[in-house]
Amino acid sequence: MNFDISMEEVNVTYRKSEALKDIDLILPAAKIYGLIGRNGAGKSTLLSVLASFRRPTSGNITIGGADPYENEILMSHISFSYEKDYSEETRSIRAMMKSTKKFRPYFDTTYAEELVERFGLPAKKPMKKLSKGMQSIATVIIGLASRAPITIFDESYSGMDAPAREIFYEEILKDFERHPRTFILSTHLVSEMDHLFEEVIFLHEGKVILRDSTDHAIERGVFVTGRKENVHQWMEGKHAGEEKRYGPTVTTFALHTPSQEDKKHAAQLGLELSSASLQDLFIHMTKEGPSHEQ
Ligand SMILES: Nc1ncnc2c1ncn2[C@@H]1O[C@H](COP(=O)(O)OP(=O)(O)OP(=O)(O)O)[C@@H](O)[C@H]1O
Repeated sequence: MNFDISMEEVNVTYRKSEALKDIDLILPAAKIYGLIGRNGAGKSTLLSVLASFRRPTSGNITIGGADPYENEILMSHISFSYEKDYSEETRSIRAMMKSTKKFRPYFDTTYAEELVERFGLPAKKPMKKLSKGMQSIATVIIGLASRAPITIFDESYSGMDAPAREIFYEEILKDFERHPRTFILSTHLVSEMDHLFEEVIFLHEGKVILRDSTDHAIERGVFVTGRKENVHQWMEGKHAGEEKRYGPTVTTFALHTPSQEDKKHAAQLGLELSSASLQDLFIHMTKEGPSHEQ
């Protein structure tokens, strides 16, 4: 089976609000994708249409060329983990593992038990009696051990503490190596997760404003430091971010990939160019309206 994902002109409208606007995305299988956006950007909406939890208002979604909506075989190959309400859940994680195994063809109980041990999760306690963070851990254990060819995590890990999130990131990378599959992780914890992503998608106000490999994406921005007038001269015609002053020196973010010519010019003006991180790029591209679309 082929698990390449294709979205064509996908729109989702809730009453009057447009949550997704003309989304065109092709996501080849077996990569780790980061879906990055601010609160309300549309991440959960995009993931829920991908996981066939809802139909788009218009547009097409196909997985391996087939419509996933109400497609039982395809659905059993897509795992969607999100922050669930377990306040009524009397089963333990062990009981949940047993029932998940029935509809997840690749569910690996041995791996799930290993994860329970590694995260230190009480395996016999009813889910409703676990702390919020522990409930999040249970959700990600089921998501990881399902080994679904398309595995989606919608910020299901945001309630976990930092050491637990670190284990989760390590497990994603380790298990991806053993069993390559498509992972899509939504987040705004960019700096802590950027090392996981092979490809990134920035979603802003319902639109995709960037889709690139992580390595290429970070080349789209640069910090320039030097004397104010020289920085301003170099920045002419480039999209500038916030300027920070340190005495006579300023540092400005430029949403710009410096060419050889730009680098030469910077050297002539005594300016220092330094790399930006994915988080810098995210902050600068999503600060204002979606005017930097590319
Ligand atoms: N069920 C709903 N009914 C009406 N509007 C909704 C509904 N779900 C989401 N929205 C709206 O759609 C937009 C996108 O919301 P969505 O939850 O997809 O964003 P998000 O990027 O996942 O946000 P967050 O990071 O805060 O969880 C928001 O403006 C939100 O208010």
